[in-house]
Amino acid sequence: MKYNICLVSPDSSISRTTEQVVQELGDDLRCNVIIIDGNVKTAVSHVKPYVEKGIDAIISRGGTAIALTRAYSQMPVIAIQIEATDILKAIQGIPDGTKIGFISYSEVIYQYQALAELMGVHKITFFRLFHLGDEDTVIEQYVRDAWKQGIEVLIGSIHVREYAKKYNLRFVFLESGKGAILRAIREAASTILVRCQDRDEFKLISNIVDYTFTGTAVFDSRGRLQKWNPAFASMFAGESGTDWKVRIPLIFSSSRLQKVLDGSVPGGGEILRTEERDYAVTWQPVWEGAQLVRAIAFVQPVEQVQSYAQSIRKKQHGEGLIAYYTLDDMIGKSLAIRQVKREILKYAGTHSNVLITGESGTGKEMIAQAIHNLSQCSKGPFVAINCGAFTESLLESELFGYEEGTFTGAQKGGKAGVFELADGGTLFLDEIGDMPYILQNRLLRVLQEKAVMRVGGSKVIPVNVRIIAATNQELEKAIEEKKFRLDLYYRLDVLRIRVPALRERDGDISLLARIFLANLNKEYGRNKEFDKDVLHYLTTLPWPGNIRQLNNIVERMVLLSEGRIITMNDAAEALELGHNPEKGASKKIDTEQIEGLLSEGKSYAEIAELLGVSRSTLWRYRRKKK
Ligand SMILES: Nc1ncnc2c1ncn2[C@@H]1O[C@H](COP(=O)(O)OP(=O)(O)OP(=O)(O)O)[C@@H](O)[C@H]1O
Repeated sequence: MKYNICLVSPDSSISRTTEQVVQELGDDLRCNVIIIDGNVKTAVSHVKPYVEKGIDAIISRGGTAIALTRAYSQMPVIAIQIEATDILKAIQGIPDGTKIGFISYSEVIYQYQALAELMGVHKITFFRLFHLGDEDTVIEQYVRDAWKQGIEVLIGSIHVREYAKKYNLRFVFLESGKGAILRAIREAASTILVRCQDRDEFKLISNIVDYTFTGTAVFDSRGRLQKWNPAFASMFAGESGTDWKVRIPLIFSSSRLQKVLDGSVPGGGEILRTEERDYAVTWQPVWEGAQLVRAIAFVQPVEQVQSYAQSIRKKQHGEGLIAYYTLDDMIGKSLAIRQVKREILKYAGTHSNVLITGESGTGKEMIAQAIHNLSQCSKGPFVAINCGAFTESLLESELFGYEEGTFTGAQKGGKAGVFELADGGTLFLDEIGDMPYILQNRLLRVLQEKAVMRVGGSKVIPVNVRIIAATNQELEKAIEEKKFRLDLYYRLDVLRIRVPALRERDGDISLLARIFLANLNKEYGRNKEFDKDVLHYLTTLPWPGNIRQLNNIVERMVLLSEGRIITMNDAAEALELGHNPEKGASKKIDTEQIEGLLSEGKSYAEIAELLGVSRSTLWRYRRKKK
């Protein structure tokens, strides 16, 4: 891209020389040079239309350059310098012994005097310096002085010429040579380039600040708002008509701004409370040398920070913090399950803790997820933990997290517990009845104080978590036996859902079996159907493992049956393989079978799968065994 430079010429000789330079150098100049006439009095108005059209720099000389610099302070104005050769050229034709005077702008005279000194030329003996804005009478006065002192030739600026004529003095115009003009053009081009780079850099930085969602504001050393970005303005802009900037000193009066400015705190973060909302503010003092000159505030609404933190945690913990099930996933048309669904809808609208009771495999976790997904905190995390699946110390660190170095093998940097992970969402405490008594006390405190302290830590971390607890035990009995704290029970049992066992759900067994079959057909690419008798038979069984068990049996039938129709024989075979719900009904968990499978080398997870019981049931068995 070629730059546009306006050269304002106070004399036709400069215009001619410039034309020659432009012609001779052509494209090498890499800029368009527009030559216009103008002297100290006319240049500013002559240049104006070009400035408005958008030129990149102005070149002129002497007083005209000074006038243009003052008028267009935003624009680079380059002065053509007086060069040694220009001076030599001006005085070379003047015979020796002639008395020469020099009247011009101080800048021009100083340049000449410095050069004359260097060159050892002292032909000029009379000097008068004038300044921009001096009346013409001043110039005339100087010419008269020269005439009085017997000066014969005057060198000087263009408007000295008319007075020289008046006093019958010879006048020599100090022309600018090609070298001086070329150097001015080159200087203008490089100034433009640097300015463009500065401008681009400035634009880039402004873009970063303007487009960031973090409100950013600069306060001067006296705490006055100096600059801000649109995000900051939109955070604090009040109702229309009120000037939000007026409110800023009041809003920030409770902040650490003053302390940051007087150096008593080194910046850092704080929560700023306003009538409308809370903001997280991070302060950065700015030093110039030893002086603290301003403070920058980076402001974000607290909810925004929390939601970022949540989404980061979600990413860090993968899919684990998401509730998949919704109310629509809950199959069932029985009166009992319809009642449960009504309760879910009602409770989801509140933030109170919920206690879900029901046998193993009845869908307690599914209900907890459905409540979460219908609740106000559905965008927050859903974190589930099985309180029966850990030893006491492990459960403690899983629940509350721990600080680095708390115990051997502790993760570097410590670890967040499920309370922290569930912040802003729901924490599902499964098998709450199995929580060790000592931890119940700690859990109660967290629920009361809405804050958690990591194991080995001293920092209180506020948490906003809705608790949904579940149990398949009778907590009332556990309270009587002093295994469960009454105060914790009251904290958790604010709203209660009792999930009916599958055998209590009239009509649901065949509905669930058919839907499970359809899903499994899809999963395994089959096209199986139940014999009518099989469906009926399934409805007569007691199903101690409830829906989980029903699903497992149907899956086994799909895999074992050879024909398209699942017959009573297929059903019998599937039920024989340790899934017999009748056996399970009399004895919730078959210890012989477990021991048999363990001796075959099966893992607890595999045994749970094979027997159609939940893993926690097996964990309980394992603990009792120990
Ligand atoms: N109404 C329902 N419709 C369809 N599937 C269901 C329903 N209820 C539960 N399930 C399924 O049954 C299985 C067990 O459900 P869930 O884990 O929620 O039970 P739970 O009561 O929490 O069990 P446990 O007490 O053993 O932890 C899951 O695979 C779930 O998808």
